[in-house]
Amino acid sequence: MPTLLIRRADVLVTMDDGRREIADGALFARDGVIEQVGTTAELPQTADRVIDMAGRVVTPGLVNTHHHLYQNLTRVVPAAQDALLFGWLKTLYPIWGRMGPEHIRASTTIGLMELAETGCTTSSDHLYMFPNGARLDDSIEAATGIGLRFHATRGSMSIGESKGGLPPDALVEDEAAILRDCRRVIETFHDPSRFAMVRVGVAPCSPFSVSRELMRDSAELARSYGVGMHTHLAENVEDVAYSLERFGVRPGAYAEALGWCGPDVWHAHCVQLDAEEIGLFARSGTGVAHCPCSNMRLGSGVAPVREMMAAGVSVGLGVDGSASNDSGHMLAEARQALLLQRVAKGGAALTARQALELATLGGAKALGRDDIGALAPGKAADVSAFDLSDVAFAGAQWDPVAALVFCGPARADLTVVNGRVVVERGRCVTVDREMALERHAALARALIHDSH
Ligand SMILES: Nc1nc2[nH]c(O)nc2c(=O)[nH]1
Repeated sequence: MPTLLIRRADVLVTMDDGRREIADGALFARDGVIEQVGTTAELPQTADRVIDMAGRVVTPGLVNTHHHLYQNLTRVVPAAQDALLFGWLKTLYPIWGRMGPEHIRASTTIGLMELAETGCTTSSDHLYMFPNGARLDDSIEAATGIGLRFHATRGSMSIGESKGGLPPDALVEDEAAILRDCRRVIETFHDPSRFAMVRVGVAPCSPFSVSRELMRDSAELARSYGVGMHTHLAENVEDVAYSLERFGVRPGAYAEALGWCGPDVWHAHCVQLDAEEIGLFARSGTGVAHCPCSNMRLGSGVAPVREMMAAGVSVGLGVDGSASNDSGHMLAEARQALLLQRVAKGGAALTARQALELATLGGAKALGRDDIGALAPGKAADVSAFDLSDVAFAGAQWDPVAALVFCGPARADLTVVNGRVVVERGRCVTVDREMALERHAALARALIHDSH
């Protein structure tokens, strides 16, 4: 039962029920679970591993609720730099279609390393195409190697261009095969227990790439196993127009009719939700992954986050795939969430502490977890620390907690997942970092070469 003591933090942000911020803060964990939180003087003075966090702000590990990790092999593709969602997808589908198992493993390793080195301890991933023998297993194995808590969602596309969908026919799968593979990966990998490191969710890609039947059957299957459900919804006006034209209803009604509302569901984006849909999500406990950088990058609009929060919707933050961000940095996402709400709704729309809450506790709730997102007894020892001597924080001693969101965005000095150090002095220490970067670069170069 190894013990861990993190002590002498300038401020320890708990996100506990009282939202305490403890000066000279400390945390004591045993076997990956927090036992005590308080001042350094109040806690045990020794442990198997003692980490001195003087000069740091310590926070709950950041929780990323939406990603497409494979997309980090296709950052800043010139032809997709300036397109809206549908044009962007149509440009990138053929490149993504050339990937295989090795691409999934390499991109998952690099994407999670990037997240870990910026303070994220739990990430969701939405893998929705499986070309050339790729499987969800590839991403889960890579995530296990890095040591981040991982919500792998088994995505799917079944309606290709010839049937009125957006993706090329070559990238869609047979619906019976999709459902069979969903069962297989849930039965193989899903861990429902508290402090689980791997959970599996069911995630048909979007209304314009799967059938109504697959949406409905996926929901039934997910509920029969008690796993989470995830998809893209109401991302931009083209997405809403597709829903109205093809299904005769707005995205919220479409989701509700097919069983896609409830506390076990979190939808990505929701930029174009109207007041009625926000009410539906609040009543049903449906969660939202807000992805401000991607929404700006793809010109999708400003999600009604202020209104969702006021209505009581569970909102978390997601970095989205690195082809539409093109970064994977949760504090950058929190910063953009704050700035974007203020552009739309004025200076009081979102505070730094609210943005930090979306990035921690909000994400945990959206993923249906009450064991992460806060530093309190009985929660997982998922911890991030940011070094206040970084130039990004120079002069920000006025309010180091707000500085995490207003300044920077800073990289993490320390990231601990389940009591295990994953990032130390800013570097991921669980895998061979340089080798992983070299392998990823070689795969990206080959994709570029084959595109010319
Ligand atoms: N931002 C994104 N939106 C999407 N919709 C869809 O069907 N796929 C995507 C995607 O990869 N990113």
